[in-house]
Amino acid sequence: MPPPQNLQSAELDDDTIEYSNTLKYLRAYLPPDLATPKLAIICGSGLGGLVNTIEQPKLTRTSKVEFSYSEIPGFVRSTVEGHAGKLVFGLLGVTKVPVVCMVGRFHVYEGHTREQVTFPIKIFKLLGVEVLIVTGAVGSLNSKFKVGDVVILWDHISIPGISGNNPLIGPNQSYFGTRFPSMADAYDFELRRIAFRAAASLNFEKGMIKEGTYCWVAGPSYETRAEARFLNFIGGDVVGMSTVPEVVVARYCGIRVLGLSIVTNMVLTRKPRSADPEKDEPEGIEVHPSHQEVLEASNASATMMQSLVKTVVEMI
Ligand SMILES: O=P(O)(O)O[C@H]1O[C@H](CO)[C@@H](O)[C@H]1O
Ligand SMILES: Nc1nc2[nH]cnc2c(=O)[nH]1
Repeated sequence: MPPPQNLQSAELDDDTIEYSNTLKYLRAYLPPDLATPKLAIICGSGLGGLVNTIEQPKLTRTSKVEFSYSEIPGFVRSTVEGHAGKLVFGLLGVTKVPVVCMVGRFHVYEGHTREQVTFPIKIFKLLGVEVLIVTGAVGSLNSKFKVGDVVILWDHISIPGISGNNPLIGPNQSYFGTRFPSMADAYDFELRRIAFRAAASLNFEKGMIKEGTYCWVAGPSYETRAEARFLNFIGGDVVGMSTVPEVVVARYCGIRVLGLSIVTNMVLTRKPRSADPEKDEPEGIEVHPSHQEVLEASNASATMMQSLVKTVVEMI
């Protein structure tokens, strides 16, 4: 059954009470012009500054547009540095598009279930969201990419997904989507084209905009060199511990997706130096990723990412 286009909370039955509670909670506070956002943005590691581009309307005494995850029914806590943990509604760009922004996301490595990680996407669908822009920090497996590049995602490889941890495992919720959704067009062509046009209109250096395939790994440990070689060999350009579960559930719900990743570090794919004294190999340059390095690199690109997302939204 195709996903209903204008799903209302009234259509949800008893086993979806969790969604109804969340919707009721948010709608009790949201001013009418922000209660049905058309676009959702997820801010990845160090990219929370994206929320600063969102304009907030004048509020009455009883309304609000900013919610801490800890107060929203059904939302879990964000425990990772660089993920503030709040949901913000507002207007974006000169065309004043009503948007909802997740400032910080959930990851399975935090101990959250696949359902908890992707719960906000289903709430977005119920609020009326049609387009999701998902951002994140990634390590590059592709030697042609460099730190600071923006990767417009054109595909993904879900390592947990294909090995039994697809976020859609469980009884199908037919009011959201079909049992066997296609992922052949997970990353919308028109939105990718708009992202290229937006980058050109902002005069970004051409070489810093790349297209690539995101490999989702569960984390939280970073890759061994052999894992990195494997991921590159099977077609991955970048690797990260998020994005894909949200994209899979968004596509399941019929939401169009644009994925933008920022390269924060290069992943070492070279084999380790042999310890065999007879080989006497020279030591190469060692690189050890750290979350600190990831945050520093994404912070350095935050302003550029903000103008890119804002321009994309204005062009949609
Ligand atoms: O994907 P986001 O959440 O932006 O962050 C990336 O950076 C963290 C690792 O440093 C992991 O969470 C990884 O997924
Ligand atoms: N798995 C993984 N996630 C990242 N997020 C940012 N950099 C990296 C990386 O090198 N590996």
